[in-house]
Amino acid sequence: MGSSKDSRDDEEYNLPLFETKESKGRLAYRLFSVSTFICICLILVYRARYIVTGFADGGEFGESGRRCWIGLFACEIWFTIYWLFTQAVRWNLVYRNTFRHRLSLRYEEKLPGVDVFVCTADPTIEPPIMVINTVLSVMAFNYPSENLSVYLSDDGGSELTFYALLEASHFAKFWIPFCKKFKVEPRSPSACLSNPPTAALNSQEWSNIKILYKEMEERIETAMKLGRIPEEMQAKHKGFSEWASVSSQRDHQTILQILIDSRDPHAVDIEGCKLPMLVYLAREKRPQHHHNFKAGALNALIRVSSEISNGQIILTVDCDMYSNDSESIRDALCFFMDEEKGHEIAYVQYPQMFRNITTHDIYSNSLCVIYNVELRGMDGSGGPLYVGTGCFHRRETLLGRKYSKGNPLRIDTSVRKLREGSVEELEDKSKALASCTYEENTEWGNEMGLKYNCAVEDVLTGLSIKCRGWKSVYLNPERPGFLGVAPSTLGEALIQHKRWAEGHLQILLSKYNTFLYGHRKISLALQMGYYSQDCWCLNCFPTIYYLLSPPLCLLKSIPLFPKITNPWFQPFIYLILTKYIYSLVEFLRSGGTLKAWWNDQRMWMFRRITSYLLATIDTIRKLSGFAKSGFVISSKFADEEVLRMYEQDTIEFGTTTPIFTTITATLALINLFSLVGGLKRVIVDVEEGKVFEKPLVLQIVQCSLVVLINLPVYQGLFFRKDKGRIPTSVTIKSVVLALSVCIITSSLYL
Ligand SMILES: O=c1ccn([C@@H]2O[C@H](COP(=O)(O)OP(=O)(O)O[C@H]3O[C@H](CO)[C@@H](O)[C@H](O)[C@H]3O)[C@@H](O)[C@H]2O)c(=O)[nH]1
Ligand SMILES: [Mn+2]
Repeated sequence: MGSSKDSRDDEEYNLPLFETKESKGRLAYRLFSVSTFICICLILVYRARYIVTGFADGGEFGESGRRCWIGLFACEIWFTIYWLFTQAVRWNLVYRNTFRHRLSLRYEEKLPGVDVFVCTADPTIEPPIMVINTVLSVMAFNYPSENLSVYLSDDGGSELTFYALLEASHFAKFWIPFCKKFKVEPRSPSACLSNPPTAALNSQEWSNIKILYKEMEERIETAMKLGRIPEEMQAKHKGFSEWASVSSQRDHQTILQILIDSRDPHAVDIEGCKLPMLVYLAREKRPQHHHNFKAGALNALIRVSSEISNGQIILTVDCDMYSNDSESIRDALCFFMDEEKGHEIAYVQYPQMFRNITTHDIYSNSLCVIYNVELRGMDGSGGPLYVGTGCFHRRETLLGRKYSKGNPLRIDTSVRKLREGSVEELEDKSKALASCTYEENTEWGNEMGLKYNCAVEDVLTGLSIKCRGWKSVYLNPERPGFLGVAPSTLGEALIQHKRWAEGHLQILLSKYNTFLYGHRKISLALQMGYYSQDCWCLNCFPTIYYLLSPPLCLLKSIPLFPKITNPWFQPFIYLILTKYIYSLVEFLRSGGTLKAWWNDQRMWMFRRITSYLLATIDTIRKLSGFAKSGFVISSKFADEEVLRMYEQDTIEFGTTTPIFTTITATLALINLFSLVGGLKRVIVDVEEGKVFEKPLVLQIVQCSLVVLINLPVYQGLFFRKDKGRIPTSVTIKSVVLALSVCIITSSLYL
């Protein structure tokens, strides 16, 4: 038996650490895609022809009709181009799989140092108890503690967060051995302990650790309520004295505290095993220095960690994203340490998944199609985006190193892992690296580290890494690797998208425009893939046009589409049917429900007409120097009423910025009024026996669909009584606006 095991091990020794599979049904998809393209071309031909002749099959459509046709033609040309980008991320999907046992067979004794960066920025909307749950989950990775270091960057510079981390450093002594002994998952205490204990667990130990956790939670909550740290606590750690000289969150010196020094022989858990390094950092902030938000925080961490642990692999997570699978580091290493392909991989990205998604995902937070289809597609053509969280990087590529075939980058575990010197020496030395002035006249934020001046610093950084010749890998295993918190109100969901869309538009308008910057550096398919997100904002105008022109033309009986008996009708109907059927199938296969798909369609419409429109306006204002960039941090905390509504999948309009609801409601009402007006005309026509004279069928169908998808909006406007309804002032404004638009257009040119 022994020998057969040995020979099996020998065989395993030569096998790769990961595999890549192509998706099934690729050919079928490509054929479908080509058929769609043919129909799109036919539609463009139809449009161009009739614009020239001025005749549609209902007769002449007149000068105002021609203008609408030209507008529609322009939109359709744009949608065609955009459609091509969306094909680039569907053409070549790949699936990745890792072989952890091979990794441990070959490298268990030679595992590299891994530094985990957790970012937080505000103790009120990112509660410290949540932050330390994330920290504890990554401290409990199934990975040798002497190779693991955890850094918390606190841009809130908060004593409360520091205190919570100090508590976590004590609790870790119980938590880590508990996790390892019973192999519990997930290793965020709050998530783990809220489940009932499994049979394998010793119930006594379970309740003991639960009591310990609850006590800690209570102490932290008390401090939160007080808004400061009780004196007797303060006496327990020298770190608190730093806050004596902190004047505000925006104005303070660097605070750096090594809470667990893993080199210290006394830094052990209750079983006597080593603990991972744990470091708190609040980088220096001064009002006259721009701090560059999360990118600035990560760059400070890169430098500070290089002084302390210098792990070759860096994992970045947002403070709400706890590790849901303690094997994730090992999975990521299967890529970096693969003998054949590992040397060209710069980062391994996990999907961003959330623990608070409701069954029908009312705000379409899960982005399941992006994560189950589009990123796999990008992986097939060079690598997924870096999305900021749940991503493993090589330190050196993050620092700006170029890929070179002749000088392959291998994980070298012989490099010294932990620096020498006393804690105080280390702290002092590293502090200087996190000062406001350190980056002056350096390449930091540009050629080194995370890039600045972009609202999606992560996406831009990932792009530039790939343009330096590297590949990236997308890993979406059965068990989610990380779980975060998604926005729980409409307003937050739309504002988050506004920030993302703004960032992508910035990329589009900068020298990093993927077609220029990526030319000859990354594949054309990947360039197009980036464009499918970079062009989000540009979709707002054609979408708004498409939501205005057909209904208003319906009101005026101007035909925009062919009638059913016309052969040109066929490409239209083929496209409409297959588009929706395909999108539904894709959504269901990505794990969504039918209702969630319907909600997803609504949210994309909302995003396009509000988030993207305002993002475009703001970007223009910033480019022309009228406004400054900001970073609206998404709240990870909601009050009970809001949570209740969220859990019932009811849209919360009440707290949404009025401009968002006004636009949404006005467009919804215009479609409603036009549908009513249009149907009235049809009825009159039927009575006069001439129903088929005007080919308005498709316009009526489109209007009805828009009305249907907006049902929750009408409800919020007129029927709801709760706090989440649309405020009366917005209702009045949008009714007046919508009515005026309808009345003006139908009285003009008649
Ligand atoms: O000045 C700042 C602002 C934010 N953050 C942190 O950045 C993270 C992301 O912020 P969040 O408000 O949660 O934004 P999201 O839209 O949820 O973040 C997504 O989009 C961002 C880019 O816009 C990426 O950086 C994130 O990783 C990605 O999860 C959080 O941990 C924050 O604490 C800072 O450290 N400093
Ligand atoms: Mn977030």
